[in-house]
Amino acid sequence: MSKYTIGIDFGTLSGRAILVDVNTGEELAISTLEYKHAVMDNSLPSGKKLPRDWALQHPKDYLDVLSTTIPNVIGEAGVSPDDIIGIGIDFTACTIIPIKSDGTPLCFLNEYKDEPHAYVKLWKHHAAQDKADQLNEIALKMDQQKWLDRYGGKISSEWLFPKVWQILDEAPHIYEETDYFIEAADWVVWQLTGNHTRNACTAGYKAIWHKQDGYPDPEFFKELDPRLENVVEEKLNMPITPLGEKAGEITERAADMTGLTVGTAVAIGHADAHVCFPALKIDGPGKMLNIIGTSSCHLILSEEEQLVPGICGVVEDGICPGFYGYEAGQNCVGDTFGWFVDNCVSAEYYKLAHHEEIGIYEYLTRKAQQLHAGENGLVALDWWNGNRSTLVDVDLTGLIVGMTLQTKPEEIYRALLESAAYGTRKIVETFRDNGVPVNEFFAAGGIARKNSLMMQIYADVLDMPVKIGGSSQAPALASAIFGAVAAGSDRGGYDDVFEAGKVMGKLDDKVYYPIPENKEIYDRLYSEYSALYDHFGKYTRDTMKRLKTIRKEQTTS
Ligand SMILES: Nc1ncnc2c1ncn2[C@@H]1O[C@H](COP(=O)(O)OP(=O)(O)O)[C@@H](O)[C@H]1O
Ligand SMILES: O=C(CO)[C@@H](O)[C@@H](O)COP(=O)(O)O
Repeated sequence: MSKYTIGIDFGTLSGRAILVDVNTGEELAISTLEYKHAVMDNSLPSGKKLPRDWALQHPKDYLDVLSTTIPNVIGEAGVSPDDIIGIGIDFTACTIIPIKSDGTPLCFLNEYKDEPHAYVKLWKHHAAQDKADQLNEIALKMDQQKWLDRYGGKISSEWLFPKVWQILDEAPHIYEETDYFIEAADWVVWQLTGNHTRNACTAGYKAIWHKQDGYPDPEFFKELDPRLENVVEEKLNMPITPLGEKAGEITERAADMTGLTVGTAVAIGHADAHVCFPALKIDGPGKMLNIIGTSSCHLILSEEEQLVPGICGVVEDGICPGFYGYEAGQNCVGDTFGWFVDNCVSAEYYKLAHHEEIGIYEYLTRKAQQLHAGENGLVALDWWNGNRSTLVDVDLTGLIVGMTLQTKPEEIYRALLESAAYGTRKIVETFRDNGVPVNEFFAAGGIARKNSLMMQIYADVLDMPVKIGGSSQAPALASAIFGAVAAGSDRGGYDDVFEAGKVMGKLDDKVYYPIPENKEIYDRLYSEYSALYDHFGKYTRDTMKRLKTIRKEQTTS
C-alpha cells in the first residue's frame, strides 16, 4: 500500500503544496495560492501608509494556504487522507509574528489592526538597519566576538533582534502586549498541531542562539536598551527542537481546516532554503547548494566550525543533523530581474514577446543569449536590495558601469544575470579562503530551472559544473521528505533524513559545464566587479548611505 506526505513551501509571494509518494519521490499533485495581501510595502489593509524599506505580511494568508492547497492536492492526487502519513513546512526567514500566549497574532485583534508593528515582519523588511548598525557596534565594544564571529562579524538587519528592537523603539505598547515573537514557520506548525515549538534552524541563524552557549548574555541586551535585558526570557522562551524531529500531530481543528486525518505527523518547521538539501540528495560536506529565487541563499555543510567573515552564520545541526551548516546569501536576485522587467523594458519588447507567444523573461533571455560573454561592456553590482554577504549592509544599492547611448535592455538584463553570478563567486571564494571547501555546486529554486542562460553563466563565472535540482519545487519536496521522517519508519516513512532524501530526492539530468573561453572573459570581468565591490562596499560605502539619507529627508519633507 503506497504512503504519501505533503510538503508546503511558504515563499515570499505564495504558498506551494505538493503531495509526494514516499516510496518513489513521485510528485502526484501541486497547488499554489498567491497571498491575498502579497507583500505590504506601501500600506496596511486599512490604507494606512508605510514608510520606505518596510515589508509586512498578513498571517491570514498563511491560513488560507493551509485551507486551500492541502485539500487541493489531496483531491487532485485522489489519495485517501488516511494514507498521508506526514506533513512538513518550510518558510522564508527571518519572518516574525508578534503573538499572544495562545498564538493569536496581534494584528488579528481589532485594537491593533491599524498598527504596522502588529503585523508580520517579512524577511526583507529593511527598516531596522540603524538598529543592526548599533547592535554590531555595541557587540564589538563589549567584546562579543565569540558569537559575533559565528555570524561573519555582523548581524544583519533582516534578522530577529534588530526587528524586535525596532518594534520596542517605535511601538513600545506593541512590544509590551506581545507574549512571543515567533518565526512564521513555527506559527504555522502550531496551527496544525496545537503545539508551540521552535526550530533550531531559525533560532540559530536568525536569533543568535547556539547549541552549547545559548543566547548572548542579558547584559548585552541591556546595553542595547535596558528594556531588552530579559528579551529572551520574556519574549522567546520556548525550548528549541532539532530539525528532523516531529513537532506533533494534526489536531481536530487542523483536520477540519485541511482535510488531513487527525494524528498525521507534522515535522518541526524549517527555513525555505536550508530545508532543501535532501531534495537534491546532498548528504555531506563540500557541496554548496544555492537556492535561487526572489533572493538567494548559499548553504554548505562541514564537519568543522570555521569562522568565515561576512557570512550569515554557522550553526551546528542548523541545516541537517550531524553537521555544521553555513549560510550566506544575496538579498535580491529574482527581485532585481522583476524590477527590471517592470520598470525598464519598453512596451515594444512586451509586444514582441506577446507576438512570439512567450513571456518577457524568455524573450529577454533569448536576446541576451545571442550576446557573447563581455559583449555588453557592462559590469553591475548586484545590490538592488542591499548586500547580505559578504558586506552585510542593506543600505548598499545597485550600480551598472559601462552604459552608453547604444546600450540595449537585453545587455543590461545580461549584466544583471552576470552580477548575480559574480556575487555568488565572491561568496564561494570567501568560504574557500576561510577553511570551508566548496568542491561541488548545486542550484535549486524557481530560477534554477527556469533560466538556462543564467545557469550557464554561473558555471562559466564559477568555473564549476552546476547541477540542478530535479524538482521545480525543491523546498516543498524537501518539506515532504521531513514530513516522512516525522512519521518515522513505523508508519511507512523514514527514520533518517539522508536515507529519505536518497529515495525521495532528485537531480535533473542536465548539468551546466563551464565553457573555457567564457570563463576567461568572466575572470577579467570578475576582477572589475571585485574592484567596484571593494570601492563602493568598503572605501566609499558612505556615498550610498548618504544618498539614501537624502532621499529619506526629501520623501518626508
Ligand atoms: N525566467 C526567469 N528568469 C529570471 N528570473 C525570473 C524568471 N521567472 C521569474 N523570475 C523571478 O524569480 C522570482 C521568483 O522566484 P521563485 O523561486 O519562483 O519564488 P520565491 O523566491 O518566492 O520562492 C521573482 O522575483 C521573479 O521576478
Ligand atoms: O533568508 C532566507 C533564509 O535565510 C530566505 O528565507 C529569504 O532569503 C527568502 O527566500 P526567497 O527568496 O523568498 O526564496
